[in-house]
Amino acid sequence: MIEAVGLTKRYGDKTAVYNLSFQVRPGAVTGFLGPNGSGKSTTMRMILGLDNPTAGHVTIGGYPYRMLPNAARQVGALLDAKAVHGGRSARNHLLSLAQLSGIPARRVDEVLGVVGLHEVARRRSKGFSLGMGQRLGIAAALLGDPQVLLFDEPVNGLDPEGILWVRNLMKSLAAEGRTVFVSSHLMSEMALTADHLIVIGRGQLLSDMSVKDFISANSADFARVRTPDTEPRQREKLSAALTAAGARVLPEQDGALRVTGLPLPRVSDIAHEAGVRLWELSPHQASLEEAYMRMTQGVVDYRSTTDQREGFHEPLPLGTQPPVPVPGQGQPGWYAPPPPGQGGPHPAAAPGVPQAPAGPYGAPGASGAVPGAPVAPAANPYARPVPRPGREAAADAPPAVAATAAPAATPAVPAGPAGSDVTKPEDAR
Ligand SMILES: Nc1ncnc2c1ncn2[C@@H]1O[C@H](COP(=O)(O)OP(=O)(O)OP(=O)(O)O)[C@@H](O)[C@H]1O
Repeated sequence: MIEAVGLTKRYGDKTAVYNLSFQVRPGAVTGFLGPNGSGKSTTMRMILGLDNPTAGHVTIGGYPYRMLPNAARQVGALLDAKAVHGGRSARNHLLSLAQLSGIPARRVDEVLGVVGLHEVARRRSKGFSLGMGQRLGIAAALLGDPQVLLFDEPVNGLDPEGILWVRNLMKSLAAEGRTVFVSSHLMSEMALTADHLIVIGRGQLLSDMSVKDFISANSADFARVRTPDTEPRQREKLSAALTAAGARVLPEQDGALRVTGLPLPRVSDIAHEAGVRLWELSPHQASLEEAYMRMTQGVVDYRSTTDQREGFHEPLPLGTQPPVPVPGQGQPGWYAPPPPGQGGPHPAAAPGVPQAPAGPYGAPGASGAVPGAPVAPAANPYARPVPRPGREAAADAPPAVAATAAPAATPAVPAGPAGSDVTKPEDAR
């Protein structure tokens, strides 16, 4: 078990983590969520003894990481997949970690197989793709067959098969009774992988509960109702009737209505009484993503603004309102650049190319494409008919992972390789 008590970290006048207390229990996958810059990596570094807390403490199995007997056999971590010596082959990288920790060399080949890198084991890791690097980092974390595993964004850069593999791996590690602590920004993935969530915002604890409880505590169920697209008046009529009955009605992007405050049968009755035909009436349960957005909306530090394409628009005539974007139709009034190989005028002006409806400034309404217009399928130069056996092996392998080989050795293989800068606090790099 990982236990943090009053954990605080300041970098100068920046408080990265403040008074954080939580427990990460064995036998479950615990997701660690929070917006960019909320302190997840800092917390993980403190758990692994790579950063010293300014106040508070954190222990693994009752010990601070640096006091753990046999740390490499007890804790494995992936913090930064790029923290490898690029000139070394994947196998040599893992071998050096294994030697430092007294782990037998045959375990290296085993984990290379588990993560699906055995075919490229002798290639220098500096030529690895992002996903291959992640796999190598996961192999390093598994090397000591540890009871406690920390993964910072493990699916970053992985293809869908790799993501599925990581999901199954996390679950099987937890099912074996291990403590699995994993950070991710992919909410849909976390919803499928994690049992429990710890959510932080601006370095402070926002939530510590099961995924199920988190969703129901941070979301409101609603009904989606859609009237015939061809009859906008019906939509207005229904909206008015529902509002009069006490519902809260909001427009959805696709033209449907989002109705809260009334049960589904009541929505149906009101539509019937108002003489409005329905094309859809469906219950909607909030997703983890929606619940997460709702909980963290007040603690997001980095929020994007709309790209106005300043300087690319024709000037708006005096007194004219800017056009409202229509979902799926691009930015109104925006002159999209021609596709590669087609210089000159806008492609929509080319003979034979169907015209999009004119925008308010005489420009095409969308970026040259007419919604619904068929697009000629292009030949895929990367299509490969035969699946790579290595990948398949990786996908099949996970459940066996940590149950195998228990080398009788010592020290740990935490974040990165010897000499890598990941073993230093960030402010010392
Ligand atoms: N070594 C450092 N020196 C100064 N500030 C730091 C240092 N390390 C982290 N910070 C700051 O602490 C805050 C938390 O950073 P951290 O990397 O822990 O966030 P995070 O939740 O992991 O973010 P992300 O999701 O983007 O990876 C940020 O404001 C960051 O700039």
